[in-house]
Amino acid sequence: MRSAKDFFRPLAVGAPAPPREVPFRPSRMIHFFDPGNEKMAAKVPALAPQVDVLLGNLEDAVAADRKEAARAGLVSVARATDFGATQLWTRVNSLDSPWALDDLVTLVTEIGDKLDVVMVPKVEGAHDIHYVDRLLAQLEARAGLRRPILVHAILETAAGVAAVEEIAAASPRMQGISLGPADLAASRRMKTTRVGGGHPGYLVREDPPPTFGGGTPSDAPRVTYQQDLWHYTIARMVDACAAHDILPYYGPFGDIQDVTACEDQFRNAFLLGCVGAWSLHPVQIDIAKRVFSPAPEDVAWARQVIEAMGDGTGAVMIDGKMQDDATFKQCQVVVGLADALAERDPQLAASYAAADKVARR
Ligand SMILES: CC(=O)SCCNC(=O)CCNC(=O)[C@H](O)C(C)(C)COP(=O)(O)OP(=O)(O)OC[C@H]1O[C@@H](n2cnc3c(N)ncnc32)[C@H](O)[C@@H]1OP(=O)(O)O
Ligand SMILES: CC(=O)C(=O)O
Ligand SMILES: [Mg+2]
Repeated sequence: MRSAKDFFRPLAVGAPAPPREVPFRPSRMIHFFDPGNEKMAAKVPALAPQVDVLLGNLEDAVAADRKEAARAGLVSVARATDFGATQLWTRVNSLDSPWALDDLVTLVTEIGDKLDVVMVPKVEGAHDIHYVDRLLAQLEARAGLRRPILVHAILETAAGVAAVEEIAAASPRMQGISLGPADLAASRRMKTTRVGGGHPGYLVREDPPPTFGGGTPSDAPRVTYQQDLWHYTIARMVDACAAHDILPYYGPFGDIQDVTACEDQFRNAFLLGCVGAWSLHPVQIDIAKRVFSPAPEDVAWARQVIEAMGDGTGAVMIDGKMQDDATFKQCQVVVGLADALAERDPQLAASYAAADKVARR
């Protein structure tokens, strides 16, 4: 085991020093595209200013006979596009596949200076991150890169969920973790065939009406409430990420046409602590933007609490609600996120300013 002192030393001679902090860059949506699909790749320059992250996907959803074309397509798109402040990520093939090694070698060598984050699928434990960590350091050194490429893990195996804390802590390169509900469902032998979201069979039912004195049970209909299949895993992932100062994300929502359920799933994840989700289709971009940007009235309220709390200690009442050191910290989370997003998104900045003005009247 490496000593704690070695944690921030480069893993190869000549590689850039690992980051000491994960930079918080807005990443409300990680927009997936298939770089081997010419029609989709042609949309990248126009999409770049509309999204926080563009991700060239090489893994699942790219057919086996299109893997090389996707890899080559990503190299040309990355070279030809000015991404501005938008991040460029890739999802490489899984580490046990015939393509992962060439994905990493080619991408770091050819476009390592443009790549911000490598997403690693089907991570089962810290050992997978250690392998990628060392290989990236070797490739960065050889390519003469000055900035370390960060690593993002997908939580999509039962073993990965069991080891989520050690995965989050595995390397200073760890940027974040996304939930992968489709592979995770298969790995756990869950019986849903959906990509994320709820399931009508996963529910609780209200009690039957009481039969005082042992009368015949009523067959009146009883209300049912659909439950969230992903609550436990998202909450575990958020805790692991927060404990290690990296960022948690909801992953994909596969029912592209059901924009309402997509928004609900994204919002549940946002409220539980996630900073973003994947967009698989252009229609999901604005949903993620809306959901993962704190609402203007919530930001205005949070600013009011922070102002009223002064140095952040003690207790005050605002509109009948008690505020103290803990609510001060909750409000700092909301305002900190809003300020970071407003820097990137002038329209959002204007709506925050307008709501603040109204709240101060
Ligand atoms: C479980 C997991 O691993 S999830 C991650 C892996 N999956 C993915 O990455 C899927 C990415 N998305 C896609 O491949 C596609 O959106 C699909 C297959 C789901 C649907 O594609 P289509 O049937 O073409 O959708 P649709 O007809 O609505 O597309 C409308 C337009 O948007 C374009 N488009 C669709 N998805 C995207 C995208 N992700 N990025 C950019 N453009 C897109 C289409 O090319 C089409 O363009 P056009 O109007 O110029 O013809
Ligand atoms: C996100 C992903 O890869 C999955 O759900 O399997
Ligand atoms: Mg998967």
